[in-house]
Amino acid sequence: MFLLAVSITGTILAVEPISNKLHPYSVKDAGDLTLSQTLINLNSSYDEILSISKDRNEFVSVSAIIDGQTQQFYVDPFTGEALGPLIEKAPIFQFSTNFHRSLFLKSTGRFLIGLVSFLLLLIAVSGIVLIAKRQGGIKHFFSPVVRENYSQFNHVVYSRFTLIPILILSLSGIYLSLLRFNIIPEKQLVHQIDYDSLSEEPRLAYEDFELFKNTPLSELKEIEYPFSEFVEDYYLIRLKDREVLLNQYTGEVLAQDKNPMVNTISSWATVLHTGEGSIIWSVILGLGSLAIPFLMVTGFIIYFKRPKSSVKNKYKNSESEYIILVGTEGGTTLQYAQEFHKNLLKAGKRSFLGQMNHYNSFEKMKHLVIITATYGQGEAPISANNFIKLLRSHPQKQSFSFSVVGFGSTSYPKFCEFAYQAHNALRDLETAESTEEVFTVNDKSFEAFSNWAFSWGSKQGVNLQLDKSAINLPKKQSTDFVVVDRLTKQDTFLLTLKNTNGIETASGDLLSITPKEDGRERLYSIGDLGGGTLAISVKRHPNGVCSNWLGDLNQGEVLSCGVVKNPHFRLPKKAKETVLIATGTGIGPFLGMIHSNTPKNALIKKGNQNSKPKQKLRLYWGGRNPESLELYESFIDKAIKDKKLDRFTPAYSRLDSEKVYVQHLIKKDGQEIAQTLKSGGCVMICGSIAMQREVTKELQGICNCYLKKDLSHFQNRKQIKMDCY
Ligand SMILES: Cc1cc2nc3c(=O)[nH]c(=O)nc-3n(C[C@H](O)[C@H](O)[C@H](O)COP(=O)(O)O)c2cc1C
Repeated sequence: MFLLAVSITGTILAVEPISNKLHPYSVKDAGDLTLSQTLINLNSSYDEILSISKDRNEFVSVSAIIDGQTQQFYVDPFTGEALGPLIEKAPIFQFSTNFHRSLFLKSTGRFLIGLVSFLLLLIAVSGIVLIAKRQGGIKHFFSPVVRENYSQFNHVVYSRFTLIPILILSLSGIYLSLLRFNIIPEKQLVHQIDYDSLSEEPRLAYEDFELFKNTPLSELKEIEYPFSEFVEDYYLIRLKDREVLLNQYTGEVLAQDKNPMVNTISSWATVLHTGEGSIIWSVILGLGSLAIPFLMVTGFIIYFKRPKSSVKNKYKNSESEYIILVGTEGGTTLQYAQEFHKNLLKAGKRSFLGQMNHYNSFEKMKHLVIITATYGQGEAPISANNFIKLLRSHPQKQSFSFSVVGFGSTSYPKFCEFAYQAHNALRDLETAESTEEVFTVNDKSFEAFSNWAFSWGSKQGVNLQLDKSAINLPKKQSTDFVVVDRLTKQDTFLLTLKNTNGIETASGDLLSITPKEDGRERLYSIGDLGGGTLAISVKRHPNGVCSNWLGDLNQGEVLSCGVVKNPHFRLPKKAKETVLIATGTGIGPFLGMIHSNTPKNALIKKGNQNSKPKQKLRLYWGGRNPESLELYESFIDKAIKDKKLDRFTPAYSRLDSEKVYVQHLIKKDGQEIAQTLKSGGCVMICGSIAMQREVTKELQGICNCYLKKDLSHFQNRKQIKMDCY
């Protein structure tokens, strides 16, 4: 509440220095005038000047007695012309200043404000650390943020730019609070003058005083004129770095002292905190203050939407046969693990669920199941960052088998990397025996995980049917689609659907289909063919519930499904060229992307100004043999004829004795692909995860060899996009 109040008043107060600075009292090049010239100009315009001041806006003002009255006003130091009265604080700024400093609670309020500044400092520092961690290191602090949802995305994006000003605001705020409570005491300069040796001789005109002659106006803060004509009264000159006292008749330096360090720091703290004198800094501070309420709201949303993470165990870890350890940061992986654990218990197994960081000696453990997400650039999530060390320091007495499930997203360069690390570390243990390869789950796919749980359970002799409703997954837009066409070749078919409710789709989005028969969701990549028509490419599996159901649909039948937005896998709008790499049905979204790659001239003819301009598209596609291509052949031929696709290169794995895979083609065309990346073009990959791994290996080699950069450099710039399964 206090932070909110302080940030709102802070935003209002950021306007004050801007509005002050916009007054027309600044005089060009005035800083270059010497003090002598300034005094001559002003003394000739006013009879009795008491002082001359220059503020942080570089406005010069004079305090003078005019017609028997003391008046203060801004002047032009070249001509002495009065420019206007001193700026008065507007009531809104006065109110905000008082509230901002003490909440109208006097000392208690001042203390609370100091405390809030300190808490804000902790929030800012921990925020910077968390972002650096989330982005995979301080080096990647400003790399693009992957969009998970509105609050998470915007919280990270806005805080990256505003945390530095917030940090400065909080530090300077703490400093100013300490000053107000005199914990840091500001020092007053006390000058010693030898009054006995004061003399009026040799007299010198003030404009010939060395200090006045050699000091530019830019260095001045204030000159106080001598109070009377007695020689004991002197000029007091406050400069940016020191104070000087001058004999008013001879110009002799009576005393001088440097400003104490603490006063200089205080002056800097005030400027940094208020923005006084700088429009740019005031705008930055204003945006920093304005960001605080926004970050508070999005922070709370993230916090409250966070899946619950408490774990209740029926059996102790020392008496459990099955140990399930979870590596999670956002909590979703834990929900999947909880559902898995619940089903094992239901099946009568002694199962224990805990965090990977709680790895220990488990006396009765026969089987260890690791279910872990990956964060940063392929690093461990918070609840698993000590796991690998713990593995070595807590050897198990008995031998055990283990399985590792990785949760991750193929939109990250190092897909499920930490799961592989955990798997390898376990494999190195003498007592541990791997029962299967790492199983990966892309984008929290319930379907993938429940399939794994089912087959894992079968091997253990238990029937595990996970319940999707137990997991809190983001809602999907649902709509009806009519089957327009179904083209089948061998075991693969292309299903064309027409959207009935005008729901928006884009090539690369996912169609979520849940057959009634088993209630499990499947996701298919959409190729958007325009006009509400889309295509999905599906392979029939001999016993596949969904693929066979879809493969038997007839023209005109209605299919109810959801659309999952997948914005990270869209054809880039600005790239001049893109390389598309797919295997098998992974070609689905590319069919839509190629379709939308309308040549520029055709657009102008149609008068359609909004469509994307043409870009150079090259497609690499891997299949078993030329027959596998038949399904897409006419589409590809037409796309090449219409100049929507520049080149098509197939790789057949079962044609000759020599097996050719897409990664071989990528390696062969390495130089050309490097050129595409160098010129800002993009590479998109869709298909199996095994293919993704091989292709990214080749791309890594290409980036190292031709571009002398790491693949992650291009991934961070969204020049490599992947959607594999
Ligand atoms: C900042 C951030 C970094 C991520 N880095 C990776 C990564 O390098 N590799 C990967 O496969 N998934 C990565 N992911 C995806 C997560 O592993 C995935 O969303 C997982 O399901 C999150 O599980 P949790 O909610 O249990 O933490 C990242 C997610 C975020 C938010």
